[in-house]
Amino acid sequence: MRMLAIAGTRPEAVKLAPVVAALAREPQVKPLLCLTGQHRDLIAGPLSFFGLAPDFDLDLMEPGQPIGRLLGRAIAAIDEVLVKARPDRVIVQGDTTTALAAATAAFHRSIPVAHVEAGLRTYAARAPFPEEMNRRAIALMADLHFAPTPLAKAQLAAERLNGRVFVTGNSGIDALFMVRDRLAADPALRAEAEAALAIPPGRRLVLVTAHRRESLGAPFLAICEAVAALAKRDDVEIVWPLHPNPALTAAAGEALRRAPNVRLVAPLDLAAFVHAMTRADLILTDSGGVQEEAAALGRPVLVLRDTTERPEGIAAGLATLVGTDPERIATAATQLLDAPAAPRPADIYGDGGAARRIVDGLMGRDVAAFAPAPAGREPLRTIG
Ligand SMILES: CC(=O)N[C@H]1[C@@H](OP(=O)(O)OP(=O)(O)OC[C@H]2O[C@@H](n3ccc(=O)[nH]c3=O)[C@H](O)[C@@H]2O)O[C@H](CO)[C@@H](O)[C@@H]1O
Repeated sequence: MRMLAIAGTRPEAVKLAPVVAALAREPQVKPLLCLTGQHRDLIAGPLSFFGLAPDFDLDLMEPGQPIGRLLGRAIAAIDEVLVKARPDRVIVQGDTTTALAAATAAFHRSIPVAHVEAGLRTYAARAPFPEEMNRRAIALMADLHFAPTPLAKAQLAAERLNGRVFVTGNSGIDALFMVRDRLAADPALRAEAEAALAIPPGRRLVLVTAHRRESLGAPFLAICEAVAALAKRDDVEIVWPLHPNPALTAAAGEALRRAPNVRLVAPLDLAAFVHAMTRADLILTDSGGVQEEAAALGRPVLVLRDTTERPEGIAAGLATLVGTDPERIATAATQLLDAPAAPRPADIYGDGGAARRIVDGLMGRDVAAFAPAPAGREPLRTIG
């Protein structure tokens, strides 16, 4: 059986890697991997970390390319791959333009589509943009829906979709645990990750990521303003790996150039970023994956958005939705920094067994559903 996984961005590579690796252990399956090149520079690291290499590499990114043009070119290019690769099934992950293009191309060739991380919703068509529309459209074309949580399954059930729904946990948590275990077992890798952070002794680490398309412009400047206000504390070191979007780098550079304890850095490789999250006293983010990973590591998170498709972390008290108002962000950050709590890792998004469940579902075997445990298991051993 030929199964073709299609990925374009860093989070898709991270979340599909455990699935492709688990598929490769199935004797009757030939796993194939196609990259569209949507985040070409960011995807190479996670793929090599998991020992994966693409069978097809489409290199579709053009500087400043409007998203609709990327979508059109990706559908056409993926259609050619489908003709060459003759897959029995296509696997897409999440909600990117690549995932929508791949599902659309496969659907129109009548090739069955499996959707990993199905059922996440904000029910706000433009938040996140265009991801909310992408994931809803993919759901209409898929016949296997791998929902990470019971809530995601319930949301899919309400949409009366075709096909079968399985609750698997998020495969991103499988990847996170693999990276965490590798860091724990490899002192040199850990030392390298710590050196990349270079936190002055006695300072607490605040880790920031922000790149959502709907935050570009005024909301992004407001986030910078909040970070500048937080940087007035002399007990924090703020590390902000910036997405390589020239508009973001220029705006953050301008707004934060006078704050000596704010370091705007290039995206960290996955091991360094996981190490940073493990060690962070506070995480500010608008990323989806980082919300999940922070919950699994028990690190406090402020979500820099007005809405989230991951309400489980908010309900468990592990994350707080603060929007992009600078005062609200700075106040919430101050509260968390002034009253530090012990790490509270929670298996709400996954337990590390998602890839196994997804492969069971792909192979037509019974799937033992993921049942999230509430927050509060024993803290993880601190790394480093
Ligand atoms: C809000 C939203 O719609 N987000 C979607 C977006 O991802 P998402 O918002 O998660 O994308 P990001 O670009 O933030 O990537 C997160 C991943 O990159 C890693 N990382 C981050 C910073 C860094 O410097 N180095 C590094 O390795 C993190 O550990 C994490 O694994 O596409 C994903 C894939 O379809 C979906 O699951 C998400 O729903």
